[in-house]
Amino acid sequence: MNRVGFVGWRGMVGSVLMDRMRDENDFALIPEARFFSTSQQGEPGPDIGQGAQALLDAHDFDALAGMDAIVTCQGGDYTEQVFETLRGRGWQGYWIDAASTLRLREDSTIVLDPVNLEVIKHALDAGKRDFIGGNCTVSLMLMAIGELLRRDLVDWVSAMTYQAASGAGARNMRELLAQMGTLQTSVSDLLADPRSSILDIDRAVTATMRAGTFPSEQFGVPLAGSLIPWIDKPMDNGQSKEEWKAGVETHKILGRAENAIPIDGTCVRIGSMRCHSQGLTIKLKQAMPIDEITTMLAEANDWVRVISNEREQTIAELSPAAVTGTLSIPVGRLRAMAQGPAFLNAFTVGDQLLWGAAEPLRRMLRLLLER
Ligand SMILES: NC(=O)C1=CN([C@@H]2O[C@H](COP(=O)(O)OP(=O)(O)OC[C@H]3O[C@@H](n4cnc5c(N)ncnc54)[C@H](OP(=O)(O)O)[C@@H]3O)[C@@H](O)[C@H]2O)C=CC1
Ligand SMILES: N[C@@H](CC(=O)OP(=O)(O)O)C(=O)O
Repeated sequence: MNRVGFVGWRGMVGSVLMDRMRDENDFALIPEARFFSTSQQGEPGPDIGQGAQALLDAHDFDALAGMDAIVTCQGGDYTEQVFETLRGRGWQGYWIDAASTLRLREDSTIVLDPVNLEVIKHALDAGKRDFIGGNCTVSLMLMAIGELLRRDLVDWVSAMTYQAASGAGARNMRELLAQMGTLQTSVSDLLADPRSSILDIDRAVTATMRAGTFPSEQFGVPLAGSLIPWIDKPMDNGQSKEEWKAGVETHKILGRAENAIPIDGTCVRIGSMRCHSQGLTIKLKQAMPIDEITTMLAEANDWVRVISNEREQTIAELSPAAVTGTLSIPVGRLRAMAQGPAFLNAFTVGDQLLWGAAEPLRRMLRLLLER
């Protein structure tokens, strides 16, 4: 493979991808890297050791068609505008995409190689060329507990999520911080006085949160000091689209028949910056010793880490604060639940911009470059 084009490289997911590619020296394997933009064509692109070149127009089909592979983190609208036309012109290159648009098409493979390398290899051998990153919540769940599903040990999973602001975009992360700052500022005098009443502070915070002036243009409602139990569009059956993705994408990633393992729950936006967390109830086909589960999960891939079910280790290591900006996938709180010995409790945390978005794409490109 000679020429690789990058679209969406300066956005939030794209910047994380670029950083990871620099860290792993991936650009050394790309003879000609080309950078595209929908708004800054002609401006200098990033220097990745080949000298900064002018940015190409991300809607220039001739330029795009000259690529052996295109990696895009530009978003679903761009994919919709470009993909079909490009393929329609006979372009045979590899398309690697962070957006959800193409995920469920028959020709697409959802990439998460620590979990589904065999599915990816099979797709490559079959001549498939569209490799799409999975939904962040789904990918992070599978990095943590996918081995139990892969070994067919599971009847069903309930996933209750705690999803970061970053999943909604960069502007939402800024708004979360603006909301936090506004709340703090509204009671700073009271906080400075150790004799002030906590209920006065709470009343003032609540009034600020409910005021029409509270910054909530992006989320539509307060997130700081609150939560939002709905992510993405509604589906006809009462699920949110984020909840629906858990089932359909998991089965596609694992190469399993749809609905083989019912997976459902409630997806909730909370005030963390870029780590999604999930509380899982896993109904096993039969009870298994926790030691056996621990070993199985810990050996499943190089990034998952089982946190022993003890308070100190759990609060220190199983949190967004501990995980953010790392590739680590801690999973803990492993124990049989009161519902019965086959009901396994688990809690996991992962960075939704790394394993949730950029890293599976980076590794797919690397796989192609080393093929
Ligand atoms: N956010 C997430 O958690 C996840 C996102 N995704 C997918 O990735 C897509 C991109 O998401 P995300 O990275 O959050 O989008 P961003 O909004 O951060 O970036 C998208 C594009 O916006 C343009 N842009 C305009 N102004 C700026 C600016 N000031 N700084 C940087 N870029 C700017 C850039 O394109 P240009 O150079 O052409 O102007 C950039 O590539 C999503 O639409 C989704 O499909 C997938 C998984 C998770
Ligand atoms: N919907 C996810 C982020 C995302 O972009 O998901 P998807 O790639 O499936 O559209 C969230 O809000 O946390």
